[in-house]
Amino acid sequence: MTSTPVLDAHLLVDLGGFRLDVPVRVGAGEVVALLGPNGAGKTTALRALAGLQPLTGGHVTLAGRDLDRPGGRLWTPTERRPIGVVFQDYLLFPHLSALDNVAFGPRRHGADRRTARRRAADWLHRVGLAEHTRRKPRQLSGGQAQRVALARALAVDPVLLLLDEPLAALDARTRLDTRAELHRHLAAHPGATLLVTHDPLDALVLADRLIIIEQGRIVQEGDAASITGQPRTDYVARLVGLNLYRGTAAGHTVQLGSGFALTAADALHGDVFVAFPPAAVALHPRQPGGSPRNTWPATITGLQRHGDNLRVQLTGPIAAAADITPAAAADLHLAPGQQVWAAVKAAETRAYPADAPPAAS
Ligand SMILES: Nc1ncnc2c1ncn2[C@@H]1O[C@H](COP(=O)(O)OP(=O)(O)OP(=O)(O)O)[C@@H](O)[C@H]1O
Repeated sequence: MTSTPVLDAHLLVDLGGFRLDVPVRVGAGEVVALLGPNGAGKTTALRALAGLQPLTGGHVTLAGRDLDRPGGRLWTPTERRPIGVVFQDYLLFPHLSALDNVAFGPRRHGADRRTARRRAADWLHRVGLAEHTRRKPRQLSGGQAQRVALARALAVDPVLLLLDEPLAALDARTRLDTRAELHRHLAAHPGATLLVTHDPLDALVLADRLIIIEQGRIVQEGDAASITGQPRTDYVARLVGLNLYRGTAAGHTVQLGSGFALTAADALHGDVFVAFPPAAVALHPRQPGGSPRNTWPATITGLQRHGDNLRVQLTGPIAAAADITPAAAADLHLAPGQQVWAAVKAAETRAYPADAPPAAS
């Protein structure tokens, strides 16, 4: 991120049973994804930034100007914030043409009718909808409606662009094309962008940096490589498809809470995480001998297709997922309830300290 963030906010929102406490800074031209499971507080964060949910504490400062600071009794209504929002279901006006839907953005920000329509036509051209300016939302495909919503948000030259699950309403095929196209528009946007999503692929493709929240708090923050390389919670580990354990290391041996120990490639001391991918887990009918590695008896609890392979869920001294080929599954006659031996080479594990602060941006 650049040294002076365009968006500098500390979002404190108390909703009774739920409390959001999320500091967020986004630089000019930077795209940050706010990622988290259902109920983590993503929508609440986005609504607070958009001015649809007043803060109970903290502040929202955009380009050096305070928009919300409850301590200073300051609050700026939505229409006076230099912010463009693309809502999950786009919220296009059904009775207005694409052109008038987009012109609504600049109009609301004070542009006269002619200027607003000129800007709208320009933006519809930029998002590839010059031919569809007169169409009503119901005459547009999902992908086209998404582009109209994006054009409406960008047509106000927002200092901050907010996107709420921008691809969630699209089918898989349209999603792929629209994601690539959205990436181009976000890369060209000079302001700050905050994208709210629970889809890790959207976050990884579209964002420069990820902020992961769970239960209203940041659990991990950084670029894709630092997060996928060193997940710090079960949610993040599942997101990036890794088996993750926490334990106490003494050299290469990591003692897990369950009384089971793993041998890791990295020698560390103290509180650590150990992670390995499901593809590193081999399954055997009997305890394998030979090369030094981690082995444990496990029971199969589930089998699912996973790309070209099968993902096998295992319980035992540790819970784990293993990816194996259909041929290996057939050889082993795998079925739920079956006892097997699981094995992971120490060289395929990664250990890293658990007490390090979340990666700095
Ligand atoms: N008006 C409200 N009053 C009280 N609690 C609320 C209110 N709105 C939301 N919540 C609670 O706040 C928490 C966060 O909700 P939020 O919608 O921000 O999560 P989210 O991360 O966007 O989830 P999802 O991915 O399901 O949309 C939830 O537990 C929700 O039930």
